[in-house]
Amino acid sequence: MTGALHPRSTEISFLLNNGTRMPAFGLGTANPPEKLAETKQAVKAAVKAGYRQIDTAWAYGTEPFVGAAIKELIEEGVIKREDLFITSKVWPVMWDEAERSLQQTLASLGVGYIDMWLQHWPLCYNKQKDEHGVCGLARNPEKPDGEPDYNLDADWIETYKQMEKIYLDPTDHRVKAIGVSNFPIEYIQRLFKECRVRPALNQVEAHPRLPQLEMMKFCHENGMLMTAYSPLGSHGAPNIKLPLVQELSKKYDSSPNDILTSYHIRQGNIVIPRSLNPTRISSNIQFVALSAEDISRLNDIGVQDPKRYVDEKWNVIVPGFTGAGPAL
Ligand SMILES: NC(=O)C1=CN([C@@H]2O[C@H](COP(=O)(O)OP(=O)(O)OC[C@H]3O[C@@H](n4cnc5c(N)ncnc54)[C@H](OP(=O)(O)O)[C@@H]3O)[C@@H](O)[C@H]2O)C=CC1
Ligand SMILES: O=C1O[C@H](CO)[C@@H](O)[C@@H]1O
Repeated sequence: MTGALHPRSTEISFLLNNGTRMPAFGLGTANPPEKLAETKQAVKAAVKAGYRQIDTAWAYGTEPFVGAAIKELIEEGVIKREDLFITSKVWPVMWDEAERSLQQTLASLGVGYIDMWLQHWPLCYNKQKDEHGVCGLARNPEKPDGEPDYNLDADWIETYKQMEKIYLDPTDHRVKAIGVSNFPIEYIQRLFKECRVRPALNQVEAHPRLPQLEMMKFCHENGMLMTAYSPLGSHGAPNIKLPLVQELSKKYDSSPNDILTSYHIRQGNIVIPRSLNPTRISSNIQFVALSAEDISRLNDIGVQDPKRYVDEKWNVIVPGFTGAGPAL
């Protein structure tokens, strides 16, 4: 069976726990620092190809370029603001300033609201000035000895509480849904006990080398979605070289990229591949109806031989991360 019999990945959406819908497939924008400005053409190519979800973050430095693309797309009559689903995130240096983070995000994007707002990581950093950082602050502050400059007196739950206060304010329409990212299960369980709003989703690294089966089950059993980041294995897209992915792309007459994104959608997860290449952006949107057996074979890769690609020295404070060094 080929994907041609099915809707495109860009046409599929899932229901959130607040009753709204989220496109299952979106464009990631955590682009390399030297290529931030290229984000604008990537977003324009994506939206023209049918993408309706854009994933960005306060910390990426890409929000102004996402915003510039949206402005032109609206001016050109390609879309209206309400046709798009925009996700942004609060970075741990802004752990106690969710309101300021939101204001900066909305100003950079040039929009009046975002559709999904995530707590990027469950950790708190101290603020250090850095003119080359994000909005004048070091993104990953370090102490003189080179260790991460965490604020160990702070509680990461403060960020979520500030976010839910904004979300719950009936006079405030700037955030349509809230959620989390890089949260272990036990941290989400703490949110269930101590907060009023159940996160709409948890955005985590997921792909055949890291299938996140336990997290997926937990999210789906608790009325949450899971978003898969780094579906291709991040920089250099190592997952496209996995022999089974190559085999399945031939079997389904598709591309390895489409196998790796359909793998998530088929399991009920959101997926947000990144590319700056307009040809890849517009061609890799075919949904492949992978069989249950092939999904299971893909999951087995990571069950047997797990690999986390986004595992940096500063995230070791979060259970499950090893701080193994920079992402590939
Ligand atoms: N919440 C969080 O903490 C995190 C969230 N994310 C989000 O998830 C998104 C996706 O994850 P990300 O880590 O960026 O990586 P992906 O797994 O999406 O891989 C992106 C890389 O794959 C390359 N690529 C794509 N297709 C091919 C191909 N056919 N052949 C060779 N290279 C290819 C791209 O290069 P090219 O541009 O040349 O196509 C790019 O360098 C991010 O952009 C971000 O929005 C990511 C990490 C952490
Ligand atoms: O969202 C994110 O992207 C980078 C890696 O690409 C990571 O540091 C952060 O969580």
